[in-house]
Amino acid sequence: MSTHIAAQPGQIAPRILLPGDPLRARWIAETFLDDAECYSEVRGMLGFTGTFRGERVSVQGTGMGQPSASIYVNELIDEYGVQQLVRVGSCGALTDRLQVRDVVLAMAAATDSSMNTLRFQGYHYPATADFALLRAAADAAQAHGARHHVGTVFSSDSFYHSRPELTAKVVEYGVAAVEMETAEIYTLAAKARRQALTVCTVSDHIVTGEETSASEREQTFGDMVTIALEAMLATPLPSA
Ligand SMILES: O=P(O)(O)O[C@H]1O[C@H](CO)[C@@H](O)[C@H]1O
Ligand SMILES: O=c1cc[nH]c(=O)[nH]1
Repeated sequence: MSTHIAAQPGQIAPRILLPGDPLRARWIAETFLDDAECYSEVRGMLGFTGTFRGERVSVQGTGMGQPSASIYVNELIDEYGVQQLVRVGSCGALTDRLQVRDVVLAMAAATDSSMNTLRFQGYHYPATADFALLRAAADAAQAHGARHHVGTVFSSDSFYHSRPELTAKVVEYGVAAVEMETAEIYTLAAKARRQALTVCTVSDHIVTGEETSASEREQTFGDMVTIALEAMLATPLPSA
């Protein structure tokens, strides 16, 4: 096992979904995977492996924010050899081009996080999705007729912003939605030459104030999960 994940070597599949919420991990395993087995309950951050259309797939909760997600992604890459990482999260819409329950495919992630500030010492790193996964997800979203947008998200260290004018500044430059993990996941995957993508569902609208409930956030984001799973299976693994 690694420090924060109780799996034995080989128990985690090369393809993995990464919801922030561990209860969403359980819901995904129970709803979308066949023969799913829980491999870790450390700190309640549940992880499962099963199959989707005959291919092994895992799903691991990452917690909220880049420091927490970073712990899981580091261990999944370094100690379990995962190759394809697809975050399935909720996000807040920052523009009236998006509606609640729309799917957002994150082509890139801006961030206010000190994780990349410290890592790059003042250089501004472009955290970007894997193109093959992104294209496959756009194809899957189109095939399912899901309202979706390909664009840039803002991976913020804050859910409650003390300086909303700074978020308004990134919106001026086209950022469509806010969430809290993607920049770190894309950066770690790029360094390790792995494939990463974020597929988010708009859970609330910062402009209109519309929201979904906590149980909807946990359980009703099925389009996002189907799109993520189909994109993974349609994309050859980097090591293949
Ligand atoms: O729904 P998840 O995947 O947790 O993602 C979003 O929700 C949390 C905040 O409520 C943050 O983790 C944010 O990124
Ligand atoms: O507004 C929101 C919604 C989901 N996740 C966030 O980080 N912000």
